[in-house]
Amino acid sequence: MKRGVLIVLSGPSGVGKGTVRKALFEEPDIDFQYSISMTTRQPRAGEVDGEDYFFVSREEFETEIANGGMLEYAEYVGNYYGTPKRFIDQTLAAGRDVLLEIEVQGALQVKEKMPEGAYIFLTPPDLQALKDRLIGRGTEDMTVIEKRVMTAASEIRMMANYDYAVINDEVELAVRRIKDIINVERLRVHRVLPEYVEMIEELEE
Ligand SMILES: Nc1ncnc2c1ncn2[C@@H]1O[C@H](COP(=O)(O)OP(=O)(O)OP(=O)(O)O)[C@@H](O)[C@H]1O
Ligand SMILES: Nc1nc2c(ncn2[C@@H]2O[C@H](COP(=O)(O)O)[C@@H](O)[C@H]2O)c(=O)[nH]1
Repeated sequence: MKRGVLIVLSGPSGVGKGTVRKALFEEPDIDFQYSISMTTRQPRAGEVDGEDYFFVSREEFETEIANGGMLEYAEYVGNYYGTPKRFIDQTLAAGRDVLLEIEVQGALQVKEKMPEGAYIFLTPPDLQALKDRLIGRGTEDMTVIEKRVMTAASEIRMMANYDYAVINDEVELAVRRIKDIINVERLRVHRVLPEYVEMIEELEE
């Protein structure tokens, strides 16, 4: 069976990854899965365990790491974040596409292991927009916002490791660009060819 496409949406904190991802999944024709991450961060108001994240203790997270349960993980501004491996393996093996929304260190770990994925870096119109968006979101205090913006500078340098750069000037436009990328990725010869090879092998038997 044809494997699903792994889509990694990444970029600095505050660029709008979560906003764009949620808007993407509200589109009527979306036929891929979202990978729910695990984190040791405290839930924000309105966040639901098992929907926004799997919220766990540091001890539980470290046990998952030790058991080889994480595809990738990173410590980001004082908390662990990671992608449970089993869901990704099962979804791709079932031929379904899956989207990860993760920070840069984790995205680069996944790229090492699964270079065949589609790696999308979401960029801000400018750096001031990042800070303004984080302040506007109102979920972190200024100390954390400053740390996230400082981290963003080194993250943006890592853009060269990605396949696509999508500017998030307007959410609707960013969504359209990402849908275009996913549609193109599905047509890549290396994804389509194995199906034909299988058909040829069956014909030749
Ligand atoms: N295109 C945009 N124009 C203006 N504001 C935006 C845009 N996209 C997102 N925002 C706003 O920016 C803030 C940060 O967005 P969001 O939480 O989606 O970022 P993020 O990249 O997921 O951040 P983090 O990595 O910290 O989780 C939110 O308040 C959101 O409403
Ligand atoms: N490496 C990973 N990064 C992740 C994962 N899930 C989310 N994230 C990223 O962490 C930061 C902070 O998130 P926040 O919810 O506290 O604002 C942000 O860039 C997320 O995209 C993951 O599984 N692995």
